[in-house]
Amino acid sequence: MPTSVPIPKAELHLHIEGTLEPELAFALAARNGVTLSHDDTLALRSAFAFQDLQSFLDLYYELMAVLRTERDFEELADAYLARAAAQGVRHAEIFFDPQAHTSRGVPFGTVVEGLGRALDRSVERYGISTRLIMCFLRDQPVVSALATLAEAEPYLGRITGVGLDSAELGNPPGPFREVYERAAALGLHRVAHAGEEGGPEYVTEALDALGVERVDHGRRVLEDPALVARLVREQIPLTLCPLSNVRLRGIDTMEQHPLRDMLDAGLKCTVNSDDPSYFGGYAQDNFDAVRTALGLTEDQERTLARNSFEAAFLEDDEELRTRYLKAVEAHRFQG
Ligand SMILES: Nc1ncnc2[nH]cnc12
Ligand SMILES: [Zn+2]
Repeated sequence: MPTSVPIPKAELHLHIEGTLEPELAFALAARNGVTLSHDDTLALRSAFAFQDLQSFLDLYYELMAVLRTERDFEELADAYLARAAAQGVRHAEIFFDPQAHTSRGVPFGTVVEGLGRALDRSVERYGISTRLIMCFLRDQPVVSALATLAEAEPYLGRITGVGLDSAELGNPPGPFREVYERAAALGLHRVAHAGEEGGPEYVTEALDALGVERVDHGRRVLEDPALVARLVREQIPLTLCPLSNVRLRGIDTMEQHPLRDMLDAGLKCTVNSDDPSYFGGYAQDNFDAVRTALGLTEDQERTLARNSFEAAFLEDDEELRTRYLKAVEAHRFQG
């Protein structure tokens, strides 16, 4: 928990299922009669030692079995919002993975209505405005993504955008072009995970084939100077997740994180927590980790916070964005 007042920030890369803390997982398992393969929270937490993205995803999908009812999703979102508020998050654009729930018999509506119950009270209760982004699983067939988008249509009032996540290597963005075209026609914003484990070519393909407005991760873009020039020219935001990158062994240590070089290159970087329960920290914990490891200046930290609100899908409430940006400029760093 940070000791000083955290800088106001937007969190733009956060999987709500990745906020499932072991204590809540066991409570929900007991309530829903689900047996987990770990004996207790301590054993579960000790399994949070990952080799790569896939080893994390295996546990992430397994633990979701405890989420069954609207109330479960509501409690999950409430728990995240309370933690995020304590870390200075003022606006959260929250990912969820509908196929990971509908494939095990939990209706799309249960997920969205349950999350929605918590999000509807979020401004009043936590001082956090929210948006919901539904992600397609890129390791599932494109027809499943198309069917999921069709299932979402009655709930589009609650959904701001679409994303693409799950196992990246061998699952490039290109085949999802039609899904994204349909999403765009429905008026949805478009983002995608790209360049998390894969190289810059995944980012280029997400821009070209999917028309994404933000890139989730893009950790390795510095390897491609032409791509960097394009991202800088078009000011396409990157939602980086530093603790995630270390925990999933994309990099060995935080000191090796390219964030500072990316900022120096003029890239519009933001810092986010991805799956905070699994990766050892929420939004401000990620800010603290990069500041300490990379020696970021206060100006750079303020730039990250400013970027997060500029990159947020807040075009329907520019007044709110302006208020958040003023709060960033007014923030005073302490000791
Ligand atoms: N970090 C991540 N990368 C890809 N898919 C995910 N789903 C949840 N977290 C993810
Ligand atoms: Zn992610």
